[in-house]
Amino acid sequence: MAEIRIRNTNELITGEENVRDFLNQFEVIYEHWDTSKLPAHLQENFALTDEHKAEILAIFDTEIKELVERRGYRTWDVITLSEATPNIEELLAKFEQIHTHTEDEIRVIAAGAGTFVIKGGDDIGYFDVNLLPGDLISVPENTVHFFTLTDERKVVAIRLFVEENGWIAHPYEDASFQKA
Ligand SMILES: CSCCC(=O)C(=O)O
Ligand SMILES: [Fe+2]
Ligand code: NI
Repeated sequence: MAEIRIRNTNELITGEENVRDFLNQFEVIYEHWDTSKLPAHLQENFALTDEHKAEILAIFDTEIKELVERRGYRTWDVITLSEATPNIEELLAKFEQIHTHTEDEIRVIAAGAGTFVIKGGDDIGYFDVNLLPGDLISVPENTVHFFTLTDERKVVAIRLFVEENGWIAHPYEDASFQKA
């Protein structure tokens, strides 16, 4: 289950209901998918072929279609980041830049772990949303955020987009932000 760490106060938020209530204030949805549906060869595999990515999307077809119906997503993909990813440093450098998207997007952790750092109001500041397998969050349009890996440096994530052309980030300059 996901956990939240508020950077300014170091407050930790745990427990499904607390996490959901906290995130819902920012119109971030928090849901959970059953990753035990994935066969063993996809649960701890961070060097996925295109066939494996298609297999993951097929396994979660019902969940994806439900989000499409409910929230209007139009494209989706699977991304994996690990030491086996040839351009991991380049990709991670892009994801770790503070940015926004002009559409609502969904991220689901299929394997490994990842952290979305989201900017709340001026009072709350940035908070870390630490995600484990099955955790789903939305990143609402124009929400300031970035993504980073945990010390394990391994993730498989499903992403859903409203726009046809997938991941487009708009850099956000935040002079007051200090990397932890
Ligand atoms: C785990 S998804 C990679 C990061 C990303 O898509 C984002 O920051 O928008
Ligand atoms: Fe993003
Ligand atoms: Ni396979």
